[in-house]
Amino acid sequence: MSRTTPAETPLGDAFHLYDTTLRDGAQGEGISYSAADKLAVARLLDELGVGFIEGGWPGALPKDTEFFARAAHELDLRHAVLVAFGATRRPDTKAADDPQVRALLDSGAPAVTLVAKSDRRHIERALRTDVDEACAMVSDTVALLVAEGRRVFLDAEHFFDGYAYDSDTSLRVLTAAMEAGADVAVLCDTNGGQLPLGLADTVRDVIDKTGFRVGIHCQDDTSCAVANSVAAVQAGATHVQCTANGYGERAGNADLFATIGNLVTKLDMPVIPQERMTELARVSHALAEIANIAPDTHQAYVGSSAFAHKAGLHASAIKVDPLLYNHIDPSVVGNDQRVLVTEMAGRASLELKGRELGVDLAGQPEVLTNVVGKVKDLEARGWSFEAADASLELLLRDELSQSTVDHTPFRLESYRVILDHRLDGEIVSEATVKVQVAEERVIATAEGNGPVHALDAALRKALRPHLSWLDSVELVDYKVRILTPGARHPVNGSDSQHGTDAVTRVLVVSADGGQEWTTVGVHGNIVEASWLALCDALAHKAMRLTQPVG
Ligand SMILES: CC(=O)SCCNC(=O)CCNC(=O)[C@H](O)C(C)(C)COP(=O)(O)OP(=O)(O)OC[C@H]1O[C@@H](n2cnc3c(N)ncnc32)[C@H](O)[C@@H]1OP(=O)(O)O
Ligand SMILES: CC(=O)C(=O)O
Repeated sequence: MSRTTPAETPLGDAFHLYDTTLRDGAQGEGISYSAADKLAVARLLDELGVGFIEGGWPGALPKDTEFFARAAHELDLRHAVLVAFGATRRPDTKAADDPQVRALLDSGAPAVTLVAKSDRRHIERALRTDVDEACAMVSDTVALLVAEGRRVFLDAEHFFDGYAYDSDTSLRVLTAAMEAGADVAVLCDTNGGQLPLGLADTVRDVIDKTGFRVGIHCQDDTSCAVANSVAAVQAGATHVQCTANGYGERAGNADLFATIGNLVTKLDMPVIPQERMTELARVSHALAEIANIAPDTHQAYVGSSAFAHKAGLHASAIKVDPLLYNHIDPSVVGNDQRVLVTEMAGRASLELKGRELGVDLAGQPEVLTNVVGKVKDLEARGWSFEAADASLELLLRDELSQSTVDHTPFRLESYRVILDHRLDGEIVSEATVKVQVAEERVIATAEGNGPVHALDAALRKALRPHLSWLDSVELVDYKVRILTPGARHPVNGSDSQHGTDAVTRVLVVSADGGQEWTTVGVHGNIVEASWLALCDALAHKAMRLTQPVG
């Protein structure tokens, strides 16, 4: 049996950072880990320095049984202790005879978390037994596991609701566990209905009355799971259960990354090794990838928008000192500050964006004023530069005249797109472009599975003999947004009130192996909007060849 205390974590056994991504996180809608996924998640959490990793419920879920069997050979945990989760024996049975209790022992996990009802209403109505038997179920099971050398934690389900209804019963359940040898009485806000101040009062009350080591497990139904967990720690809890990115049943659980961020940077509690803090953002994204859930860009501490500043007033202060508008230095948690240039930008925003792009705009007040004005005007007409840094950079460099005479490596004479709906039902698009490139007039025609595809193919055909780099540029994403009626029409300035009049915004993401860049095009016609975004994409590549990032 391996060790039961975390190794190489700064607070040792005095404070437990306990992760339940693989059990409660897996209860989140849309998440289904394979045993191999679970091993990968456990490795990442261990590298981060988490103290305990709850791997699942062996005996209840075959994948979890397989995970523990494979973990014995394939997991070499450096920091963490592996924990098996399960219920106590059923009413009126013997713990030693309960197959699910046996499965917990057979899992080989050195620690076990037992879930037990601690609300009298649940004991009587869901378990259909009385409080004496509920306590016996807890104490028998804990005693058996402890006798078999396991470290035991008790997850007291519905503790806060139960304590408010009948505190004696809830305390009797905790006492049954702790007197039988459990290590931590984990108070669970199972329905997630608590708010921080009331929850902290209860935690304090339980510690005062019992002297037990207390832990906390919070669901996020009031959107307070992290706040509740932190409040519990401030009230004396020394074991906190979380899940990666807050995955979990219903609205989820306390997010591990925000909880670590708060404990380390606000309460000065080194719950993971100091040097692992800069891994928070990376590990959060890697765990999202394994869960097959898009990362939440607005997630505190680790989201890509967590330190993204859009408002001009923010940028003007950040220019003086980034900490004036950031609650911490983003690099502490492995994140980055970003400045977004949009209609809300001021000159300071653009100056900071210039720094990101390697352009020093400090002595260029006129350029700043002009480009900010253009961005505001274009955004009022449906453009959006927030995600289209490449188009913004072209606008900026045009104003600076730092580029070649024209970024666009060709000049358009005309293009034409035909959509052919044939009798057999097949739809084929054909595009012809006429361009001037390298002093030559070129006409090219190509087919595609849609008008934009055909146009892109025809343009590439025309340019390929003249632009050696062209084939390295791929279109990796194409997003279309029909702007809601009411947006001003970009061409005639009128309000577009009808679907067919709507303004179309196209974002194109291009890549050339080493880099990705996003460009934008806006027009009443979707093909023209796409054309504008495609032209910017090639112009940006051509510009980069002469103006590498500073
Ligand atoms: C608060 C939480 O999130 S705890 C984690 C919950 N996680 C899960 O439920 C996921 C895994 N669960 C499962 O695979 C299944 O529910 C199993 C294998 C555990 C049980 O399946 P079944 O035997 O078919 O029972 P079912 O799910 O219908 O009902 C649960 C039973 O456990 C009993 N039970 C509930 N909580 C406890 C507890 N803390 N201790 C002991 N028994 C309990 C219920 O009273 C019910 O008993 P009954 O069958 O006599 O009515
Ligand atoms: C144990 C648990 O997951 C809960 O009470 O919510």
